[in-house]
Amino acid sequence: MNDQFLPDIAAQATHHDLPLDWVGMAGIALPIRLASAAVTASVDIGVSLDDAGARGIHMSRLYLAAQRLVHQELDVPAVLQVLDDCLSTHQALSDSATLTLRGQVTLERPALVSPLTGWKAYPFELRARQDGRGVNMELQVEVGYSSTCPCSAALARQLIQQRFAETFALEPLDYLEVLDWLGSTQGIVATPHSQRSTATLQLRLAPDYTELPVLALIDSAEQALGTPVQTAVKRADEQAFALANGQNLMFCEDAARRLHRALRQLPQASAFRLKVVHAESLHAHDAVAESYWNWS
Ligand SMILES: Nc1nc2c(ncn2[C@@H]2O[C@H](COP(=O)(O)OP(=O)(O)OP(=O)(O)O)[C@@H](O)[C@H]2O)c(=O)[nH]1
Repeated sequence: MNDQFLPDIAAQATHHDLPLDWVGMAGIALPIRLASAAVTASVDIGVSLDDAGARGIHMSRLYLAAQRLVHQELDVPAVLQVLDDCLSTHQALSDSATLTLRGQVTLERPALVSPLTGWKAYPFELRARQDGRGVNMELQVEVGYSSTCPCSAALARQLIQQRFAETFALEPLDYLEVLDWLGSTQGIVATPHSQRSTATLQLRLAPDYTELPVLALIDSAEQALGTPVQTAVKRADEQAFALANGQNLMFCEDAARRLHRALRQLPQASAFRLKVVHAESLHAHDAVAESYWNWS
């Protein structure tokens, strides 16, 4: 049937006479590429409805604008084009457009010692907005890591020292006996607690960059943290991880400060906020720290 015979409710006027801040669609499934990897993103796309008397926006035009991204590498020009399409197809109706994509980018990561590699998923979110003041784009990535409590490590070391004093105080030290003792659970009587932890990093993108700095952000965060969670692990990798953790004790405050310094080095960031959550095994609640730079 010809479109002109179909009722077009959105084109009607409304007697409510009230503009709306955001109207659009949430949760559109879209196959895209990010950091050269295939990703199924969940997309929210919308515009403001500034014409107070218009009944509705044109959902199909927004949907078609988002389709531009299918199977394409997600970058700044592609996102700007979608926002432009949203506004140009809603002239006289809308002054602002927003696009949000969420998903997980899956990257191949090497083991610490063995020649194995494995895959690690990093949740991301890209939020973009265009209005009369210009464009604002924010990239958020989550990075998982291990944190070992420095206080717990010190308390464990003290217990080991005490046990050593109790065991060997009265006898001359015998090298082999001490070596054997060190390799036993009677010797190393206590271990510090570690936790799987998450850093959520939110960058406001500086102008003049076309690529989304997904890899740069993840790599600099993992380097700063020192003990990212692993993928494929043989015993040699696990031992290397134990050593790395033992040499990398951190409170959530330490992790937040390290990340703050690392993100300050990224030229693609004009502002950022970060949050670390240490899902403590000592207690049933989390230890959390946040840090902002230039954020408003
Ligand atoms: N505005 C609006 N549209 C909705 C809603 N729920 C479903 N739709 C439907 O979204 C479909 C697409 O809307 P439009 O983009 O205006 O479709 P169209 O009139 O064929 O397309 P154009 O000719 O480009 O305007 C319509 O069939 C609407 O009924 C809603 O809550 N608001």
